[in-house]
Amino acid sequence: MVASILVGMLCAHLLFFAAMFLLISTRLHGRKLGMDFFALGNLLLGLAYVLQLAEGGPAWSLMSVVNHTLTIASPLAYACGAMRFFGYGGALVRPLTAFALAYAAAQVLVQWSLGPVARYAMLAGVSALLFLVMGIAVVRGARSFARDLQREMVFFALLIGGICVLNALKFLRIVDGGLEALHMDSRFQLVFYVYMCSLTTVLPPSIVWLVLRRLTDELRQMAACDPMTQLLNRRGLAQALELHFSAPGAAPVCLLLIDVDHFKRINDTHGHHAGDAVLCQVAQVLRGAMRQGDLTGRIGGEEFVAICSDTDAAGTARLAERLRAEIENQAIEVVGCAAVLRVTATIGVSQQFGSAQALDGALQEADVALYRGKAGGRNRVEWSHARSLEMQGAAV
Ligand SMILES: Nc1nc2c(ncn2[C@@H]2O[C@H](COP(=O)(O)OP(=O)(O)OP(=O)(O)O)[C@@H](O)[C@H]2O)c(=O)[nH]1
Repeated sequence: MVASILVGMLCAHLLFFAAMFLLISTRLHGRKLGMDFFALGNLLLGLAYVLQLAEGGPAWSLMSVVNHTLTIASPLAYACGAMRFFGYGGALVRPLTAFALAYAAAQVLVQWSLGPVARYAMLAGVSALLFLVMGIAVVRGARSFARDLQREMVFFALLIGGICVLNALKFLRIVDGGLEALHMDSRFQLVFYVYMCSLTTVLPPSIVWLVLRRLTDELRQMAACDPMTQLLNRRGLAQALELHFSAPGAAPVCLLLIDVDHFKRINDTHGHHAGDAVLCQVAQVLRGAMRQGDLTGRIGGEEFVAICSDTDAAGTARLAERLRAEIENQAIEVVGCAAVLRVTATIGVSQQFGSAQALDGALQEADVALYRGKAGGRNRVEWSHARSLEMQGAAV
């Protein structure tokens, strides 16, 4: 009786959350983050438990074959959901269906050749194996594709580990004691159902949390990035600087303001799309030229920022000159343009500064220097401060 109530609760949990996952997946418009497969996993397992309630106990029937097949297919559906969540875009429905059909056929074979005990032992054994593989994948994922979700992965690994151990124990009990071990009201089965009930209570909000985290991370990323060049925008630069200076003993930084010369002409002569291509190419040059840990951003139409840390005056001078020269040497091909485009840039360099709050001041300094560079003929590097001559000297 207790077992039946627990299994009834399990069914209700699984089917309600299947509906909720499905609803969430339809709201995610195209990118479902695996929620459709999580819904499928819940639905399959929920239906399997409905069939188990209807059957009452171990039996050889079509219903039982379907029950076992659904039970085995559900963890695979969850695994497919996880793969989708982490960005795997390949086909999943066909392999899942093929595995389910193969498992149904295997059941018939095992039942006829080895008998019912072997078929039930196979269910527990294959389940334990599947959960073992999933647990290993989750642990490995915490160190690779899911490095940003390490704590969550450890939590999932523990939950999966529990169900793996219970299925392995169930396998041993069936091998040892036959189908008696599956009596719904036995102490082991009660523990099994209580664990499953806990799992179905804890897992859905955890999955929703993962989706929420992924979406908020993406939003934060979008709010900090320029959509065209994927460089940081002004907000992103400020945040990245705050992070840099929050580290103890963080090195001071120097800011380079890079402005493409006569950019308006490119737009006016070749069209806006050519202008966009030029901006993307300049962004590419910045990305390639800066060291890891330096910051690159686009803060206006044709205005870029590069922030380098841990570099002395001579190093900053060499970097600025290298950027200027690389931009000048780019041959930019644009779809619909017969000729390749060439551009130059003027660069204004700020003084070193040591806090995120000094960003605005550094931008103003670099802007003044940049203005001087434009007035002086463009395609040059100008320093904002009195030591400019000293730094220029270091550059050559
Ligand atoms: N294609 C494209 N053009 C942009 C974008 N944002 C701003 N612009 C254009 O960039 C041009 C900037 O022109 P100006 O500020 O006069 O600068 P400039 O022509 O580079 O002149 P100097 O800086 O003095 O050398 C304007 O025509 C803007 O319309 C963008 O995202 N894409």
